[in-house]
Amino acid sequence: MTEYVLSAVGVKGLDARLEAVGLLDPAMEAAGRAVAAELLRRVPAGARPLALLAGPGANGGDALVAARHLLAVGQPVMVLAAVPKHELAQRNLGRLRAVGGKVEELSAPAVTALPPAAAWADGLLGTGLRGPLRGELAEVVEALNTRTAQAQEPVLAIDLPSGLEADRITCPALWVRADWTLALSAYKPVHLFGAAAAACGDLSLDTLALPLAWTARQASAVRPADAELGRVLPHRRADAHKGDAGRVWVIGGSVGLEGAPAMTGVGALRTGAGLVTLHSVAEVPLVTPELMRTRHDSLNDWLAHESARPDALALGMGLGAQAPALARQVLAWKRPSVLDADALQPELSGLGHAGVIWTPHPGEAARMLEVAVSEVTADSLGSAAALQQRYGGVVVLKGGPSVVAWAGGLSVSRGGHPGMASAGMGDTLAGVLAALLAAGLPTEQAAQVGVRLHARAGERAAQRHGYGLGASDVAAELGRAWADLSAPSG
Ligand SMILES: NC(=O)C1=CN([C@@H]2O[C@H](COP(=O)(O)OP(=O)(O)OC[C@H]3O[C@@H](n4cnc5c(N)ncnc54)[C@H](O)[C@@H]3O)[C@@H](O)[C@H]2O)[C@H](O)CC1
Repeated sequence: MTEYVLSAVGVKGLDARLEAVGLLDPAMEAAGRAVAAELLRRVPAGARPLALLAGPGANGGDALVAARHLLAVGQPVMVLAAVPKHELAQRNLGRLRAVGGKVEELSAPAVTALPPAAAWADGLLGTGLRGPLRGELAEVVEALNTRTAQAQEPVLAIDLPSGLEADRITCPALWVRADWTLALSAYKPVHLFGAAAAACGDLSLDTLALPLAWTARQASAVRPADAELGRVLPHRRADAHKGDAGRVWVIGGSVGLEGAPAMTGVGALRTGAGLVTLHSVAEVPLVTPELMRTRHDSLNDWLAHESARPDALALGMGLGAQAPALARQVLAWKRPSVLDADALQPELSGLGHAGVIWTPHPGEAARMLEVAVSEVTADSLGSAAALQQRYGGVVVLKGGPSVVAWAGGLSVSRGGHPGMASAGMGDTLAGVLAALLAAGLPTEQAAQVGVRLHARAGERAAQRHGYGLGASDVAAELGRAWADLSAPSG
């Protein structure tokens, strides 16, 4: 199923719409039921009770509903709750008491004094948190962290660990050290990016049975499912010949950086391109004999006189200082193009046409936007959108996860593996994207499915090779990744 990414403002908009039609109460009921089910799934049934902490807002309301659902199945609970400020938290405190649930006042000493717990649910603060934790809730979180670390009691964060902010990807001084997080209705940036994503621990999502179109309307980005992406992959006809499968040119390499275009070429071949030619001033190594190599004394002269055109091209990998000038020439051809590495320069701003994919990593994105790298990584969605507006075409902002930006929206890629942070990985991706463009995929689809294909190949390569992954290991898995996306298991 397609998943969505919501900002804190997006959650507010969604909640307002739910409230207007009387669906906020059922949404909190669904949230609490999902929290109860998640605790029962994660914690082996035993004699110890589960401890639930309820803050003053709707996040606390979720914890109170969860406690009621746990009691309903005979699971003992211990509940500490703040005085509710949210009307539905108030209502659910009453409902819990009405079914015999015992609730004590929330305080740091009460957290420390509670008998041993099988696990904790952190419903202190969710998307309503603003700024660093203040007052008594800060003391409660300190007490909880100390206690759960000493007693080795696991913690499930409801929606997000209290102390983290929904839209912030960095961790403040104090937040709930969660083992697991159950995101509600949709992911937030905190769940997906940076140190905050790691602080969420093992992540799951419950969409609360909300109308998907309502969530989609408030979303800042989509997170497409493999099945959805797999549907756009091209199919080769039984009588296809190599010319039908796409002619890709790779323009890159320079002395000392001869390998980069070769890796792009392999990425394109393994993604089904029929004919791949590497054009370089350097002696590109013969990594596989299926790749054609043409050495030029001057790429500039060659491009100026060349009348043939490929179905798609990738330019920039290891190309050096001449890359922007060469990029200008090929951009004027209006052919489907992937611009990577040395071609990612501010002087090309505004030159992207509908067939272009720009593929910066955060360092290159910072150069293109003329900002610090930390500004790019602090807001990958905003940075990808800004790049798209400034450069045109489609942008793939690479990272864990990668973000794809096009004129109509943003998407966040699933999966991948940390071992993919190694040299040559981006070169291979450029080849994957060029092959998909050469096969005729619309640019934004090629970008989204190509990024996921590459990430899936990385996951498979990690299973086979372990932690240290080379770009060639990933390229070798592209065919199997393709099969996975064409027939996903879930
Ligand atoms: N559509 C959905 O996803 C639904 C999610 N639900 C849950 O609702 C919360 C968000 O609830 P909200 O009431 O807006 O906010 P919080 O519970 O996070 O807390 C508000 C509360 O916090 C106080 N506060 C704010 N900043 C601080 C701070 N720095 N230090 C201390 N206290 C702070 C503020 O004063 C308020 O009192 C979402 O996360 C989900 O868990 C719904 O249940 C269903 C729909």
